[in-house]
Amino acid sequence: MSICNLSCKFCSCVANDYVSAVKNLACDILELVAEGLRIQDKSIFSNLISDSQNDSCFRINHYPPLNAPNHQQEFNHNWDPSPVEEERLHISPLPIVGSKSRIGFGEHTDPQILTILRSNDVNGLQICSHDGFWIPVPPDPNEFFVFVGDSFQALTNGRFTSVRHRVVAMNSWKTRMSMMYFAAPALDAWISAPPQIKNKNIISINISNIYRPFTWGQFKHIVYSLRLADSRLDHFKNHTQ
Ligand SMILES: O=C(O)CCC(=O)C(=O)O
Ligand SMILES: [Fe+2]
Repeated sequence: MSICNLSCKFCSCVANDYVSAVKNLACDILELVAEGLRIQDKSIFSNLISDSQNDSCFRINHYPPLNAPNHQQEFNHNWDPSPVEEERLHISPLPIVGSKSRIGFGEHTDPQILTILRSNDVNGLQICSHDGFWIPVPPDPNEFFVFVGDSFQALTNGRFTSVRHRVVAMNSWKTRMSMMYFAAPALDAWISAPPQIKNKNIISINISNIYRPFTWGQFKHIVYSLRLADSRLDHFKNHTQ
């Protein structure tokens, strides 16, 4: 049965069930990380997203195929945002990468704590390696892909680093669909690495925090005032080191 034939109520139940399942998954991952970092309160990170005021969100992305002749119009329409839309998303016109592919979602890091992504079997997702190479992520509809977000980089004092990624439309006749759960804290929640991470000097940089404390609301404000590809966390770097 196509999803369009299902009643809206049923769709929203399915979406709510999915979101609550991936939220639990995100909490489990965050608790395992806290344990791994030997933080006594293993809920220290997961509490941020289980808070009733959490600002997490769920998005479904649809990337029309690049080559299907009947879809060329649709592609141009959907993938080339109007100047107004460009302004809103802080993106520049979509660049062409090579002769047979095109950027579908520009490079960026996710600002939240964690992203849980699931896609269909159509490729396009790429992550950026430390040395600046774009590495394709093979799609697998049976797997979850977990991205560390900027907020988690700050919460772990740089132990975990957010991953720069993008979506490139390949020479494909198939539509890529993906769905993301972005786990975020409440707007007034403070994002600051717990003392255990600072004092144990796990990272080689002295005792200090790499980032000054900020609220998720303050970070979100910066995120929306900059361009998609900018390194938004740099605005909160401590300059005292
Ligand atoms: O659609 C995808 O596969 C990734 C999209 C993405 O990175 C995002 O929505 O933040
Ligand atoms: Fe993303």
